[in-house]
Amino acid sequence: MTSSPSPPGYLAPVSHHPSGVVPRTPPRRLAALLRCCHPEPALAVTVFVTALAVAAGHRVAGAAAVGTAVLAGQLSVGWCNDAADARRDTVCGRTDKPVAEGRLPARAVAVAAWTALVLCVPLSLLSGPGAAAAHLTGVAAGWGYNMRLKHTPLSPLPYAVGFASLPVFVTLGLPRPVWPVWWVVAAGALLGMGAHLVNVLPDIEDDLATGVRGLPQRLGRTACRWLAPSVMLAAVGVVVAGPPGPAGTGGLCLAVVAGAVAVAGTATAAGRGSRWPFRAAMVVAGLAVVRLLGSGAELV
Ligand SMILES: CC(C)=CCC/C(C)=C/CC/C(C)=C/COP(=O)(O)OP(=O)(O)O
Repeated sequence: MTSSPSPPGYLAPVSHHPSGVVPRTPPRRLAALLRCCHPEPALAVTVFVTALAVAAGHRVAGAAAVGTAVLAGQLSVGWCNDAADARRDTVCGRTDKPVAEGRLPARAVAVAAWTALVLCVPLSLLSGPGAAAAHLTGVAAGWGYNMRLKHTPLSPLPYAVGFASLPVFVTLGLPRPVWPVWWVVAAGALLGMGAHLVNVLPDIEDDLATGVRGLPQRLGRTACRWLAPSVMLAAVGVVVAGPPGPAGTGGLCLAVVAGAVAVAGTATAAGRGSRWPFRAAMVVAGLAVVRLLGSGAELV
């Protein structure tokens, strides 16, 4: 077992699994590759941001450009993460990581990450240079997390930057580019930090054993179980209270439901290996986006 936070395992040319077993059939390798991209959050982020783009006033082509750029960015960050973590995931015997199971060489995942990153640049530029700069800053933050910052107390920072960049990408990409209102950006940053806390929860012991010491690992499981729903709730509070005028019954109901889901996700099902905190966080993020969709015209 190694306690070194680096170097990234993506440089290795073959599978890290002791057996070195790599399936030869292309469909199986493709399925394994897709599992490496963190498909659940990648899909959720893409759907949420595309919906936000429609609510903010993008036409079909504009929303499609936003959606494909976000998908490319999320794929690149997700694959980069599994490539960089290959050695540690193998040491921990992670059964949810195809590279650690010997189903795919780390190098293939690294190539996919770089390919998606390269594609992300022109796809982001379809929304204009300012919007592209915002989105690529967020994607760079994700790579920064994977390569270095996840080992430091600053680990929530790239999540905050990455998720805050998304509404900026959407509104700077409008036919008449404009900055989003502050509370949408703040909500994005809070949702990102909440996502970080719930994503780390299931593997906190494995992370500590392999020398990964980001902020959640330093705080410990118990603190994260309470901090995660608090941060997610703060995000919902911002989207409910942010728009001018009273929140209304709908807003208050949404806040109550989101609060119940966020607390249930970590308070009752946060055992080792549980994915429920993360799924609960995605439901909370979805509710926040639903609220944002209702205030589409007020995003700018
Ligand atoms: C534009 C935008 C939204 C950018 C994203 C910002 C960002 C920091 C993303 C991190 C994504 C990721 C794959 C985390 C896995 O973390 P992990 O290695 O701690 O978890 P794991 O063990 O489950 O792979």
